[in-house]
Amino acid sequence: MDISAVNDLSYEEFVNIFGNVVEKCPVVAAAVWSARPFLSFTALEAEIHKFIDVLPQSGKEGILRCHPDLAGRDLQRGTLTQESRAEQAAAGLDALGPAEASLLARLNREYKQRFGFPFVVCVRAADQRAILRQLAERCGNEPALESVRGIEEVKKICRLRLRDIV
Ligand SMILES: NC(=O)NC1=NC(=O)NC1=O
Repeated sequence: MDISAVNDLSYEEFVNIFGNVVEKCPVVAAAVWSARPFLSFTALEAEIHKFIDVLPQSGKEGILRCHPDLAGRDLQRGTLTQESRAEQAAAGLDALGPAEASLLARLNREYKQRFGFPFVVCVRAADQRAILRQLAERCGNEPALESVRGIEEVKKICRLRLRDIV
C-alpha cells in the first residue's frame, strides 16, 4: 500500500497491519499511529526509530526479549509469528544439520546467560554461516554494546517488514 493509504487507516487497521513490524511489540505501532499523517515511508520508519530510541534501557531490552530464539522452541513448536517463521525458514533455520542445530542452541544459551536477552539478528540479511559466525563473535561483546547491536538488528528487521507492507 502507498503512504496515503497508510494515513487513511483507522487505528485498529493500522495496529492490525503494522503491529508486528517490531516482533510481538504492537505498542510500537499503537504509539506511532499518533504521528500520522506520515509524509513518506522514511518518515514512518523514523517515528518507529524515535519511539525505540527514547525507551529506557529496560524498554530496549524488553523489545529484545520479545524475539524468539533462532531455531528455538517456538520454531520447533510451530508457535513463531508468521513473519518470524518466514524469516527463519528463508535463512534455512528450519533445516539445520544436527551439528549446526546444537551449536546454535548452545551459543543462544550462552548469549542469553551473558546478556539476559536473546541474540537478535536480521536473518534476511544473513545466511546460516553468517548467523553462527555473528553469534559467536557477539557473545564476546560488552553488554552495553550488545544491547545497542541488538536494537540495530531490530531496526533492520523492522525495515524489511515495513517494506513488505508499504
Ligand atoms: N532472535 C532473532 O533474531 N529472531 C529473528 N530475527 C529475524 O530476522 N527473524 C526472527 O525471528
